[in-house]
Amino acid sequence: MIKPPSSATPFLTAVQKSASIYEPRVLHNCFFMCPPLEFFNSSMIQCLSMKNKCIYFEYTQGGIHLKIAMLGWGTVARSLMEQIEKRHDPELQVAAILIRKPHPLTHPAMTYDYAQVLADPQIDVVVEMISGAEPAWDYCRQAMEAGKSVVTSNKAMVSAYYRELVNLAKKHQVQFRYDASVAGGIPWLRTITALKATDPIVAIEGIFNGTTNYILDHMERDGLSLDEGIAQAQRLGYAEADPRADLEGEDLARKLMISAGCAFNVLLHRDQFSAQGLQGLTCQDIQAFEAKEKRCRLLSILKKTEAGIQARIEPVLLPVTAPLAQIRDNLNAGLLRTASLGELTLIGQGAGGPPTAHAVLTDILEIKKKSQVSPLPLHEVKISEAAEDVRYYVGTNDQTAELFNGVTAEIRRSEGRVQLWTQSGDSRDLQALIIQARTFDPQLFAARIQEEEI
Ligand SMILES: NC(=O)C1=CN([C@@H]2O[C@H](COP(=O)(O)OP(=O)(O)OC[C@H]3O[C@@H](n4cnc5c(N)ncnc54)[C@H](OP(=O)(O)O)[C@@H]3O)[C@@H](O)[C@H]2O)C=CC1
Ligand SMILES: N[C@@H](CC=O)C(=O)O
Repeated sequence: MIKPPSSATPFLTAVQKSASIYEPRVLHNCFFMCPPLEFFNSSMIQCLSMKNKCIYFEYTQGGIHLKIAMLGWGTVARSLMEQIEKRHDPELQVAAILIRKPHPLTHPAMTYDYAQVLADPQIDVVVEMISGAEPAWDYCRQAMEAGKSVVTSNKAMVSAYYRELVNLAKKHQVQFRYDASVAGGIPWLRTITALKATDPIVAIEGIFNGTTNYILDHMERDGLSLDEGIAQAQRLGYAEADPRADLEGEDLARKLMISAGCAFNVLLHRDQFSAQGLQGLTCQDIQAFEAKEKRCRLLSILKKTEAGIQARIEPVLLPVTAPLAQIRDNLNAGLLRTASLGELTLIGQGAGGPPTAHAVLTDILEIKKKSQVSPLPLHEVKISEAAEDVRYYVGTNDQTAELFNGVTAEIRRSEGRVQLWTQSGDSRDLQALIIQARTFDPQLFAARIQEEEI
């Protein structure tokens, strides 16, 4: 004979508490005879036991507050999955993981079929973590058209389709969140958005590529070559699928365009500013910097001026004591200058699976909390043509060095490499000369010399 529980009140309280969280459907209700969990063959089962009574709950869809689909199964996506699993949050479910062939379907949620993801009305958010602007843009567009919010870490896609993404989100009344697309785990765009609500941003400056910072730091500290540095950054999950994007400054260009949109509400086009990277940098160049008590960092600069926006990306030689010269490994350092707050610097891991997944998860949880984002109007922008007085370091071959004869202040030779330090001159003229010289020597490396500490 089945007996009722000896004390019904606490048991019912526990059931109600559980129900308020999970809205469970009672799957099996029994006294004394408790089937093993494997009996139900599902991970979405919870057993609530009280004295001699057991109830098995199956979490119904109504109880899961957010169902997501992940696109991609690379460094960031796998870290995201680990972080979601560690949370044991029954309200957040990964309902689909889109992968491409020939990867085998190794997780029950994996699929090759994006149409199935789009057609599932239970999926609220598409979390896009694949490489390259295409087909990511198509996937995100279709997701928003199907009424799903989009979270992405893909800066190639955001920078290429920024305005379209913002407009689509507005049109379909869904959320578009992309905090992970700049500065990895640092809450960079989130901070810009919060600050600018009360205090206009006037300048952004700093280190925003973990791969190249890791390479520079380890060329200095361990004497690695550029190629060895790239290989290590790839192994650590910092580099892009095509690491030339990191090395040649394109990844930084994408991040600058996104930061400009977020900070200044402007649509910065790629042909409006120059981006130089680390191509051609050698161990002899690093030794020449050390001899002058300088360290090289790849800096992004974005400033609002009366003459328009100043935007550039280039290697800069900083005094060894400068704060940005202390930034090691894959760290990023983003400096924000606002009208009344002055300067604020955020330093943290700018690349790698765990920090980037952390930023993606934060965006997902914001959507789950139902916090809203205001649509971002993006206006066309005028670029400042103003010149500055600057000096450059140039590492090149003998023949190409001759092009700099009229502007060279100091010249040395090391193992077949000419190392020259220019006189101070008009930035536009020196930059044009460097671009011309690079057509003769693709292995030429140039860096602006920063006289004061930043
Ligand atoms: N790693 C990092 O530190 C950071 C990365 N990001 C960005 O996040 C995104 C993911 O980066 P990460 O995980 O490192 O990159 P990975 O190269 O490790 O992974 C990319 C994933 O995208 C998949 N993919 C690529 N093209 C397609 C396609 N056409 N259809 C379906 N899947 C595709 C790849 O599949 P396959 O294995 O078959 O090639 C792979 O699973 C990128 O956009 C990157 O720029 C942003 C901030 C930091
Ligand atoms: N390849 C990028 C990854 C993060 O954005 C970097 O190294 O910064």
